[in-house]
Amino acid sequence: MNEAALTLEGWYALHDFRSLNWTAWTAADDEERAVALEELHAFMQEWGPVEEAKEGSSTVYSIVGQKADFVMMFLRESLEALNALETAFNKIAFAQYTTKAYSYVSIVELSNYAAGGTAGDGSDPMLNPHVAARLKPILPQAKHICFYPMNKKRELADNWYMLDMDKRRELMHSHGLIGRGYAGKVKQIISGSVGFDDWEWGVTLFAEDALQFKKLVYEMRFDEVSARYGEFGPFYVGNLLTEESFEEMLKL
Ligand code: VOV
Repeated sequence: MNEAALTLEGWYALHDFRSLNWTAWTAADDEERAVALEELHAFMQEWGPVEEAKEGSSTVYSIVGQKADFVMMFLRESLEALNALETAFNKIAFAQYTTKAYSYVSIVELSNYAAGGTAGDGSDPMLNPHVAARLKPILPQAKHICFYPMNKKRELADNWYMLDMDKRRELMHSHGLIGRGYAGKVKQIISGSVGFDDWEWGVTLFAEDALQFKKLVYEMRFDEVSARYGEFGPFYVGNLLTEESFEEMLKL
């Protein structure tokens, strides 16, 4: 059998995409809307203490285009914690004015293609602060988010999983070099979803300048890992929502 890459896993991830039912929102009276906003506020207020306790991280972005209106991204210690969050959201009054648009379940992942990716010597990799920060990342309050799921191809001529480890490592090295050219411009969180969702990875990118998403993804398309082996799902792009800008978006 071919050698599998070793992976380290960190926080579980849920990308919860929702659409607003504007008809219901505009039909509600002022008091109903005020209750809904108050419950949304209380729901979001719980995110800070979780982050301070280093038990997860949360963020919310509006989505541009018709695929969804906003996405809540949650990182937590367990699938149970993610489940509890989506259920808690569904119970607040504000949820009655939303519909489910899309969701993605995965776990933040680091592979051993890059040197230092996994410890491999028996020591606890979480003791390495760089590894811990990658696997349990505090989500940046960057202006923009870009999310898409992807696979590595498994076709007869181009089968990523049939390449030997050295070849995959070489290809991933080239991938990493392109990525490093975007240091300080784009932050990536790669989460593995084999066995969890319909694609093999979730790619979440954060940037202050949304144009850098296009530059990075385009440049990677010419790199062999993406050009030959990458298969991509739908792209979602959006803008950071603070509690204030979220309320502003909902104001009639
Ligand atoms: C923003 C920059 C950036 C940087 C620096 C970067 C670097 C790296 C390194 C060093 C490594 C390997 C070690 C690890 O970390 O696991 C990876 C791993 C991975 N990547 Fe990446 N990637 C970036 C960005 C980046 C993008 C934009 C994409 C989407 C591809 C595209 O064409 O749209 C991507 C995908 C992935 C995936 C799916 C994996 C896992 C592949 C696997 O087979 O296991 N990635 N990536």
